[in-house]
Amino acid sequence: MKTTQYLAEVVQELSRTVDLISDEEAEKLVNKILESKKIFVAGAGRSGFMGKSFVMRMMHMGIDAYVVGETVTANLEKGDLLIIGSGSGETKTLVSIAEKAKSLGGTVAAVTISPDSTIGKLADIIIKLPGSPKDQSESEYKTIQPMGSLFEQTMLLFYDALILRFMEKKGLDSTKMYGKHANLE
Ligand SMILES: O=C([C@H](O)CO)[C@H](O)[C@H](O)COP(=O)(O)O
Repeated sequence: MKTTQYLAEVVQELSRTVDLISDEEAEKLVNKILESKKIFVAGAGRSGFMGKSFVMRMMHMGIDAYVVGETVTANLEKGDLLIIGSGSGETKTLVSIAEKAKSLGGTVAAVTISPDSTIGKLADIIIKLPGSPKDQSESEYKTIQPMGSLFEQTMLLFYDALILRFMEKKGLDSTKMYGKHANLE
């Protein structure tokens, strides 16, 4: 197959995910983000890259948002929100971070394929995304892509869709947000 044919298949896989995501749960997450003082986003590997993109856009909207593990990340306090993106819901470092956030009085949201995972069970808000976990075990979802790629792509697009929903709620547009874009680059 040609590369562009693979690309077309990837786009089709992504478009099939949309109807499998709960808008009700997404709205819960949007509202929680709007009412929380500080937002923290955690993820490992590629899931972590998607989280970083999301934090960047939240910053452009004026939200006090941090990537967990960065040198300049603030402290989580009671009432703050931690969003964990993990396909498996079992990544060890993220389980510890979720437990710590709960012990500090934070709210935990999990964006995951597996609501029954350890992180899913710790979470107060669960966004279930379709896809195969990275070991492609027990997957009810068929994908031509390796490991967790479909989940990770879906998560990036889901995060971008959340941003559009905030923009609508807060009356923001791209020009206003661009005013907060890094200019030392
Ligand atoms: O980097 C990853 C990998 O390439 C899978 O496709 C994962 O995102 C990373 O290992 C974290 O795993 P999950 O917590 O299960 O998302």
